[in-house]
Amino acid sequence: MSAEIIKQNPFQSMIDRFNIAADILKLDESIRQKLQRPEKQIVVNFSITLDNGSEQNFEGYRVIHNTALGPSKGGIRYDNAVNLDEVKALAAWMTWKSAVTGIPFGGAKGGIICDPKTLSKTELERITRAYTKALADIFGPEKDVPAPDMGTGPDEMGWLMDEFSLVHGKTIHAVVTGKHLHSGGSLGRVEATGRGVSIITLLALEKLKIRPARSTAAIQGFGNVGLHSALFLYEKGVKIVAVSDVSEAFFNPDGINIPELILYYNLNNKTIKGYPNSVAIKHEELLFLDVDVLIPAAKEDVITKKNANDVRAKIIIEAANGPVSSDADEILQGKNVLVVPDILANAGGVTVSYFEWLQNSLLESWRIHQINKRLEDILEKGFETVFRVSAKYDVSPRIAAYIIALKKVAETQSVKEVALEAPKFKQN
Ligand SMILES: NC(=O)C1=CN([C@@H]2O[C@H](COP(=O)(O)OP(=O)(O)OC[C@H]3O[C@@H](n4cnc5c(N)ncnc54)[C@H](O)[C@@H]3O)[C@@H](O)[C@H]2O)C=CC1
Ligand SMILES: O=C(O)CCC(=O)C(=O)O
Repeated sequence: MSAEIIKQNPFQSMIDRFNIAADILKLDESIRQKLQRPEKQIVVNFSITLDNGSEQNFEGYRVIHNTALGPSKGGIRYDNAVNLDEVKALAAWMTWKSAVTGIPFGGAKGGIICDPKTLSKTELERITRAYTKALADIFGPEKDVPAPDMGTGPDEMGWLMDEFSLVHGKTIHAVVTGKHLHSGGSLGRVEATGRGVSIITLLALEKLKIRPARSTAAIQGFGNVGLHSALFLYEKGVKIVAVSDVSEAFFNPDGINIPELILYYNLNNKTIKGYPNSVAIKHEELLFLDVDVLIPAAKEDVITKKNANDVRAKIIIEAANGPVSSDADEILQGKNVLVVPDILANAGGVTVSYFEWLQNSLLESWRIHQINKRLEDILEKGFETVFRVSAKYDVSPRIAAYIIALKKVAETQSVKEVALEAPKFKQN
């Protein structure tokens, strides 16, 4: 059974929320225009030799949305559906995400149109190295720092670091995060996004006075983010009754044994297809289950105005970027669903990426309990701030998160612009 996702334009979803927050903040038109548009959009074309000896051309993107708060930061996606509008939206969300959590980075995102599942490891390495070479003037520890996203992981980040270092003639670890430990990666980065999602989920459950051990959850997507979210929530006693990946969705009202499922997934070429102890359901059914928490952890626009009315969960934790489109916001609000927005819910990844970048820059190596404690502190503070602002302005947590982020970025951007416009020396 395949899972078809009807795509809206994710960039439009970003703009819709941006405008609501900008109206509340009474943001000046020129700063609005500046913050809506990316600072830079780069399209690269390159070819590599495939394992069968033929040449194939690939198109890749890097969009730098904003650098007011620091070097731009954001993952690289390998997927056949990657397109410039999607990368623009993802880059902007990175700006808002870092601003909400107080991470001193701007926002960027990259992508290559390809299907990583049909490419060999050596082909993926050649693609990553060619893309890095094409963007060697853009990336840099103080300029633009990539990381993993859908379809990429520590292998790709290691190749990127190595290629960038070759181009520049010295080892530069801090150019990218999400690397393997032996390439200068950080403890805790692989599982950081899922750990963050679990921290935020527990805070949301507490807000609704639901005990974790009495709660149920359904998780869409069983990749890096979905798998780790499932594992950490399972460990806290949450009953995970449904999971899906691109190949299959299934349901078990008694709760799925997540460690056993992970074992199955690892032995079955990283898919959950065919897992025995459950009942297969249609992909979309997972979104409409009567659970306490729904965690979309796959892609954008899975909940739109077409299906939002069918959602029965009390809480949606946006583990993916942009899983709820803007046209579904009002419907979910009307149904009293608590939606914790992506720019807070999945910020665990960029937070530990920031720790990795710091460790690389300071030539330090932090312990895991230090990393997890700092991550928890940052996310708890982010959560409290978002809910405080939500109450203050009587807006949804999403709009509150945008208000916090826009205010911070707009103020910094304005200060920088005033400095640029200031008369320099009077010429005699
Ligand atoms: N990797 C990271 O650190 C971060 C990722 N994210 C976001 O989380 C989401 C997932 O990313 P990753 O887990 O890294 O990607 P991944 O490539 O590791 O996993 C994606 C998962 O989604 C599944 N999937 C794809 N289409 C599906 C569909 N139609 N129905 C059900 N499952 C489907 C895939 O089979 C796979 O299990 C993306 O939106 C990404 O931007 C956000 C923050 C950080
Ligand atoms: O770890 C990072 O720097 C960014 C991760 C990412 O792409 C995201 O949060 O969407």
